[in-house]
Amino acid sequence: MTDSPTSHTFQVDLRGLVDLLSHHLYSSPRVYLRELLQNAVDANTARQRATPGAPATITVRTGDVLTVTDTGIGLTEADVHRFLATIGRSSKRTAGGGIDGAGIDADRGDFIGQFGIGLLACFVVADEITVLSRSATDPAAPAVEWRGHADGRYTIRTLPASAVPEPGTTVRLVPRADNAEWTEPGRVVSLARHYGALLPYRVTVVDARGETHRIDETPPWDRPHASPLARREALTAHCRDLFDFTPLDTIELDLPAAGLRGVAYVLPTAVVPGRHAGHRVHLKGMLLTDQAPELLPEWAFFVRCVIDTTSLRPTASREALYEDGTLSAVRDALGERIRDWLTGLAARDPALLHRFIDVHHLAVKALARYDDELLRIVLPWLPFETTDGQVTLEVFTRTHATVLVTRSVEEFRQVAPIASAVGMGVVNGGYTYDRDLVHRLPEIRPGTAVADLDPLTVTAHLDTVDPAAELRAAAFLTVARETVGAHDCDVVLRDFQPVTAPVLLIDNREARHERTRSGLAADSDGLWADILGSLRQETPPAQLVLNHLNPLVRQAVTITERGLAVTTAEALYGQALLLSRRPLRASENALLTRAFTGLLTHAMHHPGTAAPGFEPRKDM
Ligand SMILES: Nc1ncnc2c1ncn2[C@@H]1O[C@H](COP(=O)(O)OP(=O)(O)OP(=O)(O)O)[C@@H](O)[C@H]1O
Repeated sequence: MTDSPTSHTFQVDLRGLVDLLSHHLYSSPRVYLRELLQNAVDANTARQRATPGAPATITVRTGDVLTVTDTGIGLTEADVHRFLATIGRSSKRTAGGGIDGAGIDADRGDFIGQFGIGLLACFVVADEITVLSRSATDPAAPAVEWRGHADGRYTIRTLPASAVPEPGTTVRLVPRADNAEWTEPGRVVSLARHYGALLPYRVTVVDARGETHRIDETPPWDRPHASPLARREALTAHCRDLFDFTPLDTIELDLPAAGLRGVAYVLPTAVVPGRHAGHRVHLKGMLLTDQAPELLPEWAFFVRCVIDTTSLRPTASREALYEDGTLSAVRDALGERIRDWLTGLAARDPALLHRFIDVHHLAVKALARYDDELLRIVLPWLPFETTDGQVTLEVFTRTHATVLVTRSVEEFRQVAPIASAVGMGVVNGGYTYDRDLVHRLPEIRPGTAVADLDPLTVTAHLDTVDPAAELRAAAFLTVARETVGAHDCDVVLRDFQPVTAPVLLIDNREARHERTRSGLAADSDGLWADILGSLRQETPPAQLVLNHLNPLVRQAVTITERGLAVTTAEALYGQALLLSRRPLRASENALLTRAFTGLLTHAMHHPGTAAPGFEPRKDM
């Protein structure tokens, strides 16, 4: 026979819980003041609902003890047992999360609190909390005093109603020495401003000398202004105060369905994409966080927002936004609003759009990739690096029927001088977003042709040299092909502009990958070599193009001495590698050293020659 199970109740070690909150949930002890203000606001809200027009103030007094007094709904003795003495129980929701008939009788939507743990934050700065309260719902009920200790003990006593002349609640803390900095009067004023500046009730902090500091202020977007210009100036000044920058423009945000008001300030300087500005989010007036990147879509990194909303939910730490469907809908709607501002700017204030794009073209390019409408509007202003310099596609397509675009910055660097000399129009597609955007150009401007630039097509634009000159250079070219061929690179002789460019390395990413693969395969054995071998691709080798118009090359191709021809071919290849500005492989570094040493040695053995060994043959 087995004993019937006995029922027990979990015990909670309050010290452990406070430790958990202070070290793992909240980012700083300072949140104690936010929790006290929040409870006072909720209590005032509840009383306003019951008795519109009743007093609704919050007073914080600093000194050896800290008190927060509200004129809110108050608590009866039963409420105290039910809500204050039970961790995790809140009068602002029922067990099911809905409306609680007792205590504060209202739906959660009006209140900031919901979790029933906020008061515990006070134990981070004090060992004892006293709550003295008189209920507004039952004026005849005695006043009640609850005294809670950080070790979990609490006492309750009732006092005659006259001991607390008006309904409302005063919470009293005796600051603990180790965290006294957070309750010091100056700090309390700044914390109250930080969290409570937009609260909907009058909030004052009275310091030990009796001086009063008014905390609440009307949100800047709710203040009346004489004219739109005055409003804009006031918002600009607000941005300077709050974020310490003068915005390029201000975008007012208003989403009635989400109970959201606020402003997005356009940053006056470029930001690194991905480094998101922290937005300031107030929930029913109370500051939730000043670091909420998740409020806006990623592309909107050129604005910084401050908003107040009734609809978003906080996480339990109350320091971040809870990611849910509402947040994602709000994010989309705010993104839409910012996009509208940008598309409207072209018609409203082209000069400002110009300034904006100067600073934020990267952000606009990111956005325009997904937005035809925007791309069509901003395209005339978007700058690209091209063979005609830094110009817009609009200007570029006036002179180039076909827009060629490179895959990388380094490809552009290699071909740009030659391409522009032969009249080809090339856009550097190596920067983030640029290649994608250039390829979308025909959708927006039908009739424009866009193609990726294959470096090998550049050679087609280079003039072949006179057959007699080719013949005279044949001996040198044979040696050069053997030497440079060891690096999977062919050598050709062409005439091209500019004359000052002796060499051009025609190379592309696929060819380079193939060289890396074959290099690895040659150094490996067994399975790995088989795998690399099976990846072999038929890619054209790189090409070293020697410019026969260049005086140095003209002399070089006449070299007959084999040793010097090898060194010269390596030196020319080395120079082409350096001009391509791509990272060099170990074998290429070795080649450069060898060529340099070879030329130096030759120069020392032939002192007095301007260009070592480059004595033109008599028959040239
Ligand atoms: N100033 C006050 N006036 C009236 N009731 C209060 C006051 N402060 C606290 N209470 C009561 O104590 C309960 C617990 O407060 P606590 O701050 O721990 O949690 P909460 O505000 O309900 O939720 P959250 O953890 O989200 O802040 C409240 O739900 C409320 O009933």
